[in-house]
Amino acid sequence: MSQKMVLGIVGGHGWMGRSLGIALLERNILSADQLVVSSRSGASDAYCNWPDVRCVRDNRELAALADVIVLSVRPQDLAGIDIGDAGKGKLIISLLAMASVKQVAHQLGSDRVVRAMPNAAAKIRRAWFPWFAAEGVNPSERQLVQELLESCGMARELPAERDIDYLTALSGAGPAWPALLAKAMLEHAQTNGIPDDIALEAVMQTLVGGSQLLEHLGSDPGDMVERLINYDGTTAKGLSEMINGRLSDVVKHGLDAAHRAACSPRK
Ligand SMILES: NC(=O)C1=CN([C@@H]2O[C@H](COP(=O)(O)OP(=O)(O)OC[C@H]3O[C@@H](n4cnc5c(N)ncnc54)[C@H](OP(=O)(O)O)[C@@H]3O)[C@@H](O)[C@H]2O)C=CC1
Ligand SMILES: O=C(O)[C@@H]1CCC=N1
Repeated sequence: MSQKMVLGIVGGHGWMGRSLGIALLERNILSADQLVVSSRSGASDAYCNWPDVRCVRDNRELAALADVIVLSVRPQDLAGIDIGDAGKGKLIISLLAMASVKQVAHQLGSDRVVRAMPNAAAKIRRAWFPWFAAEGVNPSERQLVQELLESCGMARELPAERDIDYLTALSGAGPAWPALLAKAMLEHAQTNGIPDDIALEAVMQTLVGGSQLLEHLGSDPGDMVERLINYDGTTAKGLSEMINGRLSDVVKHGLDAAHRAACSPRK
């Protein structure tokens, strides 16, 4: 990474902003003096290990210091973002759900906009971080975006903006889906008299181990389902009941609702 490049994160103390900022620092992709973060309420202790990180309240000051600006406020706060003339024309990387390239470009005064979609696993650098770049973003800037976002896990450029809207539901919200499954499994184990600590350990190790096995196999998850149905043991009984109960439809309806929400305010 260029020693001269300064990154500004608007909302850099928040959940996603700090996950990205800290990943970039811990991975030595940026040095502390290359990072500026803003929030309305002032500095938090997020960057206390890096005293050279500049924390500001004024986004126009951030924009004047930064070469590249990450926007990491909640969607409802977009309308209040003012980066002034200093930010005009700069490369903007928006992490916002429900805000189109057009809306971000209009609010920030730059048509060099990338939309990227993290997820909560960015905190442990296991996010899957898809992104879409508007036409005005050149190849070297696209490479820079890929390098910055990879600090949080795996990043991938997408061919169409509508894919970001869809993936906001699938992967952006994604850590919530196994959390809901884990909650249901935990409640079931507790109802069956398993002590809380053992139930939690069992659920977590099963979901983590099962996911890692799928990743390791690299095959269609449906193959594993079919294999276990064909095995015709206890798993097959459970799978059949869940399939007949239309678990797949319930999941798809949930993803549809999240997708509609991700698209709804777009202009
Ligand atoms: N959390 C998640 O799992 C995911 C979030 N996203 C997207 O990431 C974005 C950020 O979400 P998240 O990190 O969860 O939100 P948070 O609420 O945790 O963080 C937002 C931050 O923005 C700051 N902020 C708000 N307005 C301003 C302003 N005008 N100037 C400077 N800072 C400001 C807030 O601080 P203060 O109030 O002090 O100003 C806060 O620290 C959202 O748009 C969301 O859609 C995408 C995928 C997953
Ligand atoms: O729930 C949300 O709106 C944010 C965006 C995607 C995931 N979390």
